[in-house]
Amino acid sequence: MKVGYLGPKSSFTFQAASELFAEDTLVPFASIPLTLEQLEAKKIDFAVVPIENSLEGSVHATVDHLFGQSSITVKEEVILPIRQQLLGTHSMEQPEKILSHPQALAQTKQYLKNHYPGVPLEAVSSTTFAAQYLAKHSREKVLAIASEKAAQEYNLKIIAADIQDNVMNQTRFWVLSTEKKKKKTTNQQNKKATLFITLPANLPGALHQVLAAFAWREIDLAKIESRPLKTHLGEYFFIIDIVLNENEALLENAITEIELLHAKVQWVGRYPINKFT
Ligand SMILES: O=C(O)C(=O)C[C@]1(C(=O)O)C=C[C@@H](O)C=C1
Repeated sequence: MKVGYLGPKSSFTFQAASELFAEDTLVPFASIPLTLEQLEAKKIDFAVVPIENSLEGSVHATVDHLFGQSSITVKEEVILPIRQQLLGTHSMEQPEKILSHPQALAQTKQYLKNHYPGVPLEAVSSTTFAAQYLAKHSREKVLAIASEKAAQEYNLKIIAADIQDNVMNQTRFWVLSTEKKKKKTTNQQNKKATLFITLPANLPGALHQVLAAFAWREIDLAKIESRPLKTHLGEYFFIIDIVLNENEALLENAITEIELLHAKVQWVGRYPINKFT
């Protein structure tokens, strides 16, 4: 079995993947689209990618790749606490730049503004790539923001620990596969489903009618968010997360009702939640 993930080794996505899969099955890829393309081409059995951070919101590369496709579904969700560390090969007064993944730079905005005002921030493909860069260019006056695991892996100093702007910083990751069968899960308590819904054009009250289909059946929504359809300005689809309990038959009826309103429903997955602290 092969499990692709947004690498390199020791990235936060690696840590999420290691919670569910043996380390010798894990294969790193350089970007989210590349990881998902490998899954679509059936070169790997599962893909693990980030989907949402509690400070920065949805990971658009993942959402946008999944929208409109029908071959991939979500099998599991992993929620991890995200603790960002400022790393260096040596301490320095004024670094020339600070490298990290855009999500990590955004999660530490306040800290960077207070401690390193005016230092250029450079976005790279993952937090671990930033750590790896430091290890390979130890003479440069550059710092990186990455995990404690990356610091250990590349033998870097933690110059400042836990610099994320909020102690509750968490990221949701999805385990995806091309396997269509609905997975029977033993964890019946803690399950969600995700739908992408595109409303019929120019129908006043369409969103209200879609939400009403869930509301009167007492189906609990965990999230609703809009993303641009990338057609015209002002056209969107909606990401809807649903808390599942004994309501699964009711959910199927709600989807039928929504489709009768001529809204398009994409079933992204039905999955258990694995939360780590
Ligand atoms: O750069 C990494 O280590 C990743 O796994 C990517 C990623 C992300 O894209 O959200 C994962 C978790 C954190 O929110 C920060 C970065």
